Amino acid sequence: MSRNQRKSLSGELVRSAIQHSFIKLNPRVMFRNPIMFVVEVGMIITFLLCIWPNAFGGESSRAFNIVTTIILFLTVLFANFAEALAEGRGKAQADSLKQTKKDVAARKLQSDGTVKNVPATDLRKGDIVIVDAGEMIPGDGEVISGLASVDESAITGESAPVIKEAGGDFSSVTGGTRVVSDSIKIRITTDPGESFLDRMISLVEGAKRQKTPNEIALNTVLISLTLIFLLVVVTLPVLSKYVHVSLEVPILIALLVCLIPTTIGGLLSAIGIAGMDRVTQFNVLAMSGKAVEAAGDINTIILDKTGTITFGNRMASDFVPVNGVSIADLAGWAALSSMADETPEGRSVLEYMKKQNLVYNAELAQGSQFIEFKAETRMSGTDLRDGRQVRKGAVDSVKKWVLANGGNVPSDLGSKSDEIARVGGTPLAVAVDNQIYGLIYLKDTVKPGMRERFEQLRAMGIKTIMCTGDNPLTAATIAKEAGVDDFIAESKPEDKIAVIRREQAEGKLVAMTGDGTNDAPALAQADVGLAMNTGTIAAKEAANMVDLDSNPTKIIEVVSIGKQLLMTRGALTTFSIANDIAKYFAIIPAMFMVAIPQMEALNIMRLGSPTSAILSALVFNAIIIPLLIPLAMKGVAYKPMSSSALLRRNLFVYGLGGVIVPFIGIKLIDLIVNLWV
Ligand SMILES: Nc1ncnc2c1ncn2[C@@H]1O[C@H](COP(=O)(O)OP(=O)(O)OP(=O)(O)O)[C@@H](O)[C@H]1O
Ligand SMILES: [K+]
Ligand SMILES: [Mg+2]
Repeated sequence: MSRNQRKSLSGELVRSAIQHSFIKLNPRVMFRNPIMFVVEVGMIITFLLCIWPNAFGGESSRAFNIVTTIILFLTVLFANFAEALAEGRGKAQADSLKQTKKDVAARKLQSDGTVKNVPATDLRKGDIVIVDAGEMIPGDGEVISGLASVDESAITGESAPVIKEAGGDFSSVTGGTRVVSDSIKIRITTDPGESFLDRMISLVEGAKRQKTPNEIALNTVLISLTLIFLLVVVTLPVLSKYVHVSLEVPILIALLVCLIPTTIGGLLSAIGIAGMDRVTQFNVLAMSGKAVEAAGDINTIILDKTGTITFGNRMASDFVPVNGVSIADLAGWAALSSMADETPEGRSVLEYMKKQNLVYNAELAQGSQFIEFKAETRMSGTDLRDGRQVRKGAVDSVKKWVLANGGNVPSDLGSKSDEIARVGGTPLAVAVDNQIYGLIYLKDTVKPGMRERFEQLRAMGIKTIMCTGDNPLTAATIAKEAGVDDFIAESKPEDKIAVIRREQAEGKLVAMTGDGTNDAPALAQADVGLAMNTGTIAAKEAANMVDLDSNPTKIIEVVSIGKQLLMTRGALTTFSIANDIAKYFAIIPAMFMVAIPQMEALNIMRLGSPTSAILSALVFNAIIIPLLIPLAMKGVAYKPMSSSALLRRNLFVYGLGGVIVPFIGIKLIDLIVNLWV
């Protein structure tokens, strides 16, 4: 769904949120939020006291009871509204996603080679379907043959079509997206109900939303606080008997509601839902709220170089022969090693040759065996029919291979490859059997603005480590240019896991981005694993977040949103508890002033009357919830800085604010109340 569509729903959203605020009044639903449940029970008691003012033997005023009941009712309603509003955004998005899912037909390939029309909902793992231009892709899968451009806007909101093709990193397709040109054959990879779209719908719908460990911990603290205040308020009448003050039940209920943390209790779940929603609006799907929170606590981010820090369209841009070999000879072998290499690097070698009008003997490759590029070997190539082996790859790997074949290393290889590495390029050595012919210069550029982004992360106290399969010199150059804190060169896929484990062993939380099948274990090991939507299914399943735009640097935004979520929760908790101080000064003197004139010393707020003091505190306690809804939904303003600096700043702003604001607020309400009375 587009961002505009989301906005235009806002009127409808508010209407539906109001409706749900009433539905949530059901005590069985309310019970899930114990703090507001206490308020609801209080409201029921004051309501009964409106009917029978003397039910508890005292002589409470019916008018006071009616007003109190109304205020308590609004308090509960406001809290419900906050939650319903936060939930509504996800529901609206889910509805529009469900539209995407409706009635898709699929053309399934039968075992006898014929094609049969079936509803998409009948497709199972392993089924093969054919999708032509203009048709909707009926389920998640992998392209097994063909190439097509696909419009994924239904899911990503991005209107530019993307190319999907068999083999490699761009083979995964998502059900509900549309083929705009050409035709592809797809192997379905999910059973009904488990597709990406299904998972996305249940996610944004909040159907599977569980409270996160952080949320549960905070809730436990808030509930304990509520119980303590409940105990205090219940024992108060006993104590007050000694000073010959009789406290009416409605006044005790008003006191209790003012003292328990209703502000944060009412906003807590809205803060969590809104945090998830902010991540979704950034086109990132978080599989759980826990993942978003973990992002807020990240200490270390592991990034790969190619495609994350650099543009990643590494292109051959020069041939550098060694040991007096001719360019034509080197180019010929480079081409033979790349003829079947489907990686962008491999293809770029042949493209470069075409541009330079360089030719090679393609016949030599007939009947040869292709050696696929692997991150483990860091080489690719061809075994010719005549027995000769042609390879290209990382310089140190090719060197080792040639030495093992009984060859030796040309004296000018080191200096020439260092020259390429020193400008940030990737040198690939080209060899046949025991002879190295020269180097291919793969050029790549650091994305603009990287340095600033890493500076921001440093300011947040987050360490960045670049993990690359490339050689140490290239890695050092790129690391310096981009401004990452540390780098690991010549790393194999398992090295990424090792780095993550090492950091985790030091008690740190680690985030990483990736897209390949070989990234999957590391994505699963990381506390926050962000997979690219273009990536392989294995990577997406291992990760706990998927970026629909496939922009690996988005991990930085995700971390910011996570931090903002944690901060918002902390800030509003601080604010809520600090509020109590002002309420003490408003209510306690009012309750005892008649019997104990010395209490007058505490009456620093000079409120109109004991009744108006209590009602003003209660009104303030209610309206602060809707007033803080925008803050809870949008999150508190956030500037990158270290956690301890943030904590100090927040304690100052929200702690002090939480003390001062209610003093002013209650005083103002009291003045207004006394104008009427
Ligand atoms: N198609 C290819 N054929 C031969 N060698 C290659 C090919 N592609 C890359 N290499 C070499 O293998 C090395 C490792 O590649 P790998 O994809 O594991 O890491 P990388 O792309 O350099 O770094 P990153 O981990 O940042 O993506 C590369 O640095 C390069 O030297
Ligand atoms: K309160
Ligand atoms: Mg790579």
